[in-house]
Amino acid sequence: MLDTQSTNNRLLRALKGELTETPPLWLMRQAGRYLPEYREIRTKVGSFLELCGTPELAAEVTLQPLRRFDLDAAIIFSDILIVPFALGQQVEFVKGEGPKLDPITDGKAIAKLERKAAGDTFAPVYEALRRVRAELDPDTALIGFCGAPWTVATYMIAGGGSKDQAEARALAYSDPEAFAGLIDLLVDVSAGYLIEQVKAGAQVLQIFDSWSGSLAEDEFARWSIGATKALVAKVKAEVPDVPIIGFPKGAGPSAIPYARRTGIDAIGCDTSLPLRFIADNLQNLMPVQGNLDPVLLMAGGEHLDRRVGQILEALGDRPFVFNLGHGILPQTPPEHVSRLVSLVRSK
Ligand SMILES: Cc1c2[nH]c(c1CCC(=O)O)Cc1[nH]c(c(CCC(=O)O)c1C)Cc1[nH]c(c(CCC(=O)O)c1C)Cc1[nH]c(c(C)c1CCC(=O)O)C2
Repeated sequence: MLDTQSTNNRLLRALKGELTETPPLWLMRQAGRYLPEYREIRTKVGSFLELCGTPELAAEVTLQPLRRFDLDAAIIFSDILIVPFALGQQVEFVKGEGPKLDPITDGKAIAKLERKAAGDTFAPVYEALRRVRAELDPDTALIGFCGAPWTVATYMIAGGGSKDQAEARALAYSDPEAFAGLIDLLVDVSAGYLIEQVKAGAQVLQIFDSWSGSLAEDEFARWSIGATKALVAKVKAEVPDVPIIGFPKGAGPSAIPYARRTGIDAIGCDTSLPLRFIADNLQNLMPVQGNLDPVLLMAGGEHLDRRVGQILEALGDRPFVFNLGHGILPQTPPEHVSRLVSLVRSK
């Protein structure tokens, strides 16, 4: 494990509550299809999962955005759906259609998931982390991640992306016991996965709860906040000093109890959260991260310049991590990312 205290990394400092001279900057999905050098590597392997499972290539793709842009962190190249894959579920990424899984529709299918350690599937991710850490500038942080149990469960149950996550919400209502069994399993496996990522070199962790926004109030409390709290507690018991960023996309005002109760160190804010709301209700609790519209980064121009200024103005005087409000879009011109970096750096 790395001694995170000794680095001078802006991201680590901001996540510990320090105000940095300029805010740290990284971008969700910063490695990927908007970069021609990624598309080039992508042609060398048959499938996306094969790319994630080949440490040399996964490490290379992780480092690509750092070679182009002055970013404060690398995020390991993998996917949140590696966890269901490790549990023995069939997972495929179909070009142009997104992920396809063999759907889990009832308690019987949940009970069949492999509860034994999923080490073999995760091993290449750990190896990629070690390779990236060895090559990365000491002042650049390395981020590990996983999906939140709720968000991963939505894909497992619907068999892919879904509208309003209705299948998973329905199962949670109709068979809460079986659904809780799936969530508990995901908490356990994801905790082990995050802890091992830290041992392999990750210095910061992010938990992506991309679909927390589809849950009603009580269900949000149980499946988003409750499951994340359990996951964070397990990770903190082993690696207490590693900061954890929670990203409850679409949570709206429920981001406040999420920040208060999950045990996370910083909160990722999606594009829909007003800057005033973030400053008054979240940044008073912990460092915040966000929330430029990825569509605006794709569009570029004066509007981009203006909005970056507004975000820095509203959030830049307290611990803050500049990021998008969701992942970068494949159609984004790389020059717009360069422009964004120079705007944030010249603050
Ligand atoms: C919901 C979710 C997924 N994956 C992820 C989330 C949470 C964040 C979010 O809400 O966007 C997280 C993720 N996925 C990927 C990363 C890599 C690291 C990085 O951020 O650079 C990360 C952090 C690579 C990827 N994951 C995927 C790609 C594209 C695969 C390809 O190259 O063909 C990449 C680069 C595939 C993927 N993976 C997923 C979907 C829905 C898709 C298909 C849609 C798409 O293609 O963007 C599930």
